[in-house]
Amino acid sequence: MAKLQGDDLEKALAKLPNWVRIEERDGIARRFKFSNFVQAFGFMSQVAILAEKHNHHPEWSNVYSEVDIFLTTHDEGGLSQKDIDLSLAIDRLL
Ligand SMILES: C[C@H](O)[C@H](O)[C@H]1CNC2=NC(N)=NC(=O)C2=N1
Repeated sequence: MAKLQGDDLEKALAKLPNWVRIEERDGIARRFKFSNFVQAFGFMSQVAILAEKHNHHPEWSNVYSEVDIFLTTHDEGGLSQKDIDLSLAIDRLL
């Protein structure tokens, strides 16, 4: 799946107001805050299932009740529709 650029990229990002563009790594990121570790880990389990379904996998980290997710398409060296689809699906879990 090709890298998203120009207008296509702007339109896609407009649907993801809670994600920030990380220009240096051509990806998007979002921090998710929960009330405790169990909530955070439950969310990560749901994201793991989504990632497998989408065959697209996040770079992420967890510290106690917070989960940081970064998405880019390694195969394309940048943002693709796969990142947009997975981020929208992740947002829908909340
Ligand atoms: C072979 C396999 O389909 C690919 O390596 C997939 C798996 N998950 C992936 N996840 C992400 N984030 N980027 C990729 O390029 C990617 N490639």
